Amino acid sequence: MTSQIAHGGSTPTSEQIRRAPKVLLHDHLDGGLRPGTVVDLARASGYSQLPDHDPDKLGLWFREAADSGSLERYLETFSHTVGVMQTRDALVRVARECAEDLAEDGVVYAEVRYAPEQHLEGGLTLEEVVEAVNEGFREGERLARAQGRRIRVGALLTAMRHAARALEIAELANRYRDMGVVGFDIAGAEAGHPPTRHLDAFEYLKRENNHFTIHAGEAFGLPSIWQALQWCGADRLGHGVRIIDDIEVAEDGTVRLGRLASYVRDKRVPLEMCPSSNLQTGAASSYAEHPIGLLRRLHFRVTVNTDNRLMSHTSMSREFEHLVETFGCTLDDMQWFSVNAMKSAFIPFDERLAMINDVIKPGYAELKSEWLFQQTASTRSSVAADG
Ligand SMILES: O=c1[nH]cnc2c1ncn2[C@@H]1O[C@H](CO)[C@@H](O)[C@H]1O
Ligand SMILES: [Zn+2]
Repeated sequence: MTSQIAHGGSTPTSEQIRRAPKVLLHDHLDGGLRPGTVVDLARASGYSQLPDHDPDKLGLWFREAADSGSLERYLETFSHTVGVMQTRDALVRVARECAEDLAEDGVVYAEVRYAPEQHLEGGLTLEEVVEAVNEGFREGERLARAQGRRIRVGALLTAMRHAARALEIAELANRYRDMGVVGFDIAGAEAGHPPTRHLDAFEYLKRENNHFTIHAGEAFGLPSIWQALQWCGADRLGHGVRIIDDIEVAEDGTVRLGRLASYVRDKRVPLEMCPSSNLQTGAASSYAEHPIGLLRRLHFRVTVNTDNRLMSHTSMSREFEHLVETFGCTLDDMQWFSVNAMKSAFIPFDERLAMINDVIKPGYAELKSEWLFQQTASTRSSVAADG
């Protein structure tokens, strides 16, 4: 009877999920455009390759085309978003709207990534790309604040794993450190493009005491995770979902972790899990079977992420709604995921701690306390009715 009254251990409502302070570590700028913005930007820039010019139909097209069962085909859809993100104005707008949309969804801290090398076709330099995106994020933060929402957005600079610019992009990330950029990433098709090809970039970042994450264990198995951690020294794993291949669950429920899975759990390596995206690329076959349920139970450092809000038709709130429906996730669980993510962010420790203590915990405490007053109100009205 009290299941709809959300205290820490019971089911949050959709509205509470949206209001809960959420932390997002893995979101691609070029995977989160509003469909209407893609249409506007295509028109303004003369981009003629769009499969549809109606925003609703285009949104559906992205979702269906990405729902392909393969990472390679999923990634093909990015040619259209990247195609319309080639000018300063386009980048500022996309970044501004990204910050606004995340704030509207209750995200209080986000690290949003993109590959500067993919935005040079209109003549911008790498530096101009980074500055345009930073400007958009700052504008979006300001607009959100004017509407009573607080969000902080940091950028991660991605290098494409099939290309050969990783060191250059790592240097760029280092140059813009403390100026809007909080770390580095590599992305793109995984099979045939091992992260060890970019060792020079990772070694450079380590020497600079900088932070990086690597897309690993999404479309490719354990060797990719092992290389990302033990050869490249990644601070976090983008996806990392195939770590499940190193975990054995016996019929009687006994769990055995292999050496790599033990290492990941023991070292508290953050896993940037993106369940909806994994269903589309074939990395998992259903939400219920997604390893996030087991990994959470085994206390891996799991975080919940969107990956590509446009292609996967998702948001942080939608991901949590799935987790609530599928695994019975509670407000306490949401807080656990959010604190995990905040602990794993690339901003300085004191700032992470302040976000946890001054924003995240009070936000959940407020949501969890609501049921007390609802109960008082309903008890009062039932007393009045009885009396
Ligand atoms: O799930 C993913 N796995 C690997 N690469 C991805 C994924 N999502 C997006 N990108 C790639 O990252 C680039 C920069 O943002 C995108 O253009 C896309 O090619
Ligand atoms: Zn990704």
